[in-house]
Amino acid sequence: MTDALLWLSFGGPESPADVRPFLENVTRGRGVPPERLDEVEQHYQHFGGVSPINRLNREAMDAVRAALAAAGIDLPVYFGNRNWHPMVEDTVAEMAADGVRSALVFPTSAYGGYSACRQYDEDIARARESVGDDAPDLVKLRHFFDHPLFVSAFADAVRAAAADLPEGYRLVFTAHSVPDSADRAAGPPEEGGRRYSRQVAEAARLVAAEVGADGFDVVWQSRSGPPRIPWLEPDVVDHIEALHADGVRAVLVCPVGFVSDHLEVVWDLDTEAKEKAEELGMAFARAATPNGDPRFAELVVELVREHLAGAEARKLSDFPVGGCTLNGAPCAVACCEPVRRPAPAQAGQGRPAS
Ligand SMILES: CC1=C(CCC(=O)O)c2cc3nc(cc4[nH]c(cc5[nH]c(cc1n2)c(C)c5CCC(=O)O)c(CCC(=O)O)c4C)C(CCC(=O)O)=C3C
Ligand SMILES: [Fe+2]
Repeated sequence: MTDALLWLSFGGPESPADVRPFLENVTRGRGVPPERLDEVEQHYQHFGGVSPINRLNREAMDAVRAALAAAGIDLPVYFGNRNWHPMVEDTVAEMAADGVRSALVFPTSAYGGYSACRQYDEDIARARESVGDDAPDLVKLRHFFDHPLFVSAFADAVRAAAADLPEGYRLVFTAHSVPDSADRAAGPPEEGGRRYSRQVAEAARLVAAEVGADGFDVVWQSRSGPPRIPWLEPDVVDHIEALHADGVRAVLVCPVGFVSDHLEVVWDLDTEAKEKAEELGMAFARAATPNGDPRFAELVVELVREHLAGAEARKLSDFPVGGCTLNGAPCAVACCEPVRRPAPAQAGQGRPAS
């Protein structure tokens, strides 16, 4: 019996006064230098202290409610976040009070890895523990980076963005960088198929194949943490410089690592990467994220149906199906063990503005 769907996301500030406490929630115990937090705070304050992420999630949830109703699936949809209100602990308490005994959980990340998957498992476990004996069973839905609806929404977005560019543009996929050590720890040790960086590269390959691109690159963005810790590289802004040096004059950036135009997209890509391209005299376009595409709601309904009907997973890659677990259990034994966090950096070691 499934009584509800829980939409589980990252969360973001909705007023200037929310920004610092939000950032402190995100980075607690993670060794992110205070200089980096000051810099990121400015990105949020640049947009009036409001991240678009909660609004975009609410819009997507409304589309999912309509799509569920159209499919004849009667499930209320609840909204909970890891880092900002509505907090998942409060939402799960509300679900318990409403009599929900068992719910599916849609995490707003398509991928495996610690930050994109296991940390959402931790959120589920923490929320259930805070609610206690009445907490509903929570079944997290699977990774969907290789779902045909996810891939085709991005492929159409790339085609639309290409209309603004001259011939010969370079197609560049981006996703949030993570520490190399976290990426290596993703997935059971005996198989690399749940590794975040490999899944991102596979999603990029599938989108590029669908648009018939000649070539493409996979790069990373929004690096955090102390500079002495290695993270996935190259950074998108450095990569645009390297492309320019190679004679490329137009770039199409596709944020395949994200599902909505939240702050890391509107700041790191639409502001920083775009400014770098303009400074170099390169044409720049950014593909839309799938949040606003009707296929995104359909995708969620399909994942729900897969579960309710025990239907086979529709997927384009031959990577193993991952991410679907009960009550915050990890995907598999030793999958995405949280890596030991480095001690906080010394003052003055913060990385310069990126
Ligand atoms: C893999 C990944 C995703 C994709 C999967 C998913 O979508 O879940 C993602 C999404 C997001 N990341 C976001 C925001 C932030 N991420 C930070 C910091 C970090 N992200 C990391 C990874 C990821 N992050 C990591 C390894 C850190 C270092 C700290 C740590 O080890 O945990 C920080 C701290 C400041 C800084 O940037 O240093 C902020 C503010 C927002 C919301 C934006 C908005 O408000 O609109 C979203 C959707
Ligand atoms: Fe992040």
